[in-house]
Amino acid sequence: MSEIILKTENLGISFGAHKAVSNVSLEIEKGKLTTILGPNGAGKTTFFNLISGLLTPTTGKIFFDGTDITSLSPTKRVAIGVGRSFQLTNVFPKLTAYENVRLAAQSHYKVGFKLLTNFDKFSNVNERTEEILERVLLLDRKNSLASDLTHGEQRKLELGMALALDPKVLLLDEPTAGMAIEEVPTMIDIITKTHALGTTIVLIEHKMDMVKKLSDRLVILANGSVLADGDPEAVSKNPEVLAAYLGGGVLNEISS
Ligand SMILES: Nc1ncnc2c1ncn2[C@@H]1O[C@H](COP(=O)(O)OP(=O)(O)OP(=O)(O)O)[C@@H](O)[C@H]1O
Repeated sequence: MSEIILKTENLGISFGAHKAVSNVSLEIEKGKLTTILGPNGAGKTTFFNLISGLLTPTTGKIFFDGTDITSLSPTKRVAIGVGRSFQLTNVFPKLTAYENVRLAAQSHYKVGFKLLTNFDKFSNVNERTEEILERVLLLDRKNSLASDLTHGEQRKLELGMALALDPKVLLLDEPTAGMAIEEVPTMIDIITKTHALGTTIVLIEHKMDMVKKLSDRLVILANGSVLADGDPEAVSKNPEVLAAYLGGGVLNEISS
């Protein structure tokens, strides 16, 4: 049994009478890529919001590396290694690609405004920024304003900003959503390389071919609860899972 880096215990949240996430108990193994799939409104993004601390659970607990982080602020969660990229792009449009990543790297190295007294750290930050831009295939676009990047490049930049914080667990919410089809393979490549470098990844994704190619494990959420969990190939053929998708009109997508 491998080491568990992230664990939820009976995690749940209600919005009024609606249980968006209900009693989710999951153990995420270190170094693995786990994909969460589910129909629209299943609670996937809400689950990520609970893990990253943007929402406070109504029930249950969250453990990171064995420590209860349920009451920790989102900023502290990032500092201990819970990284996140969002479904919608979250970059600073008036800064260059380089400046966006450098800001994230600066906060990781805790370089504040006293750059001159932190000269060694400052050169580390610059090196780290270049290295991250290379990893997300944006080195040749480093001087472009984020607002001038394509949507796909902005998603890569956002991933770069999350990587600059050196996360131990990276939560990726539909990283290829809205991307031009020809940009998808490069994003898959970046995720594959990040995983190969040892980062634990939890991915929300709808593209079934991508899910099967990348994932060590597939978890299906439906109506806020775990419906199936296990080997991606087996889970995608599970009759209960196929039935859950009948109403969502994506049966062909999941069984292909
Ligand atoms: N802040 C909120 N207040 C009220 N209801 C919410 C809130 N956030 C989410 N919900 C509801 O909780 C349910 C789960 O939403 P969530 O966005 O987590 O689903 P999802 O699985 O990520 O869906 P999608 O694939 O469409 O992104 C939905 O019914 C949604 O309307």
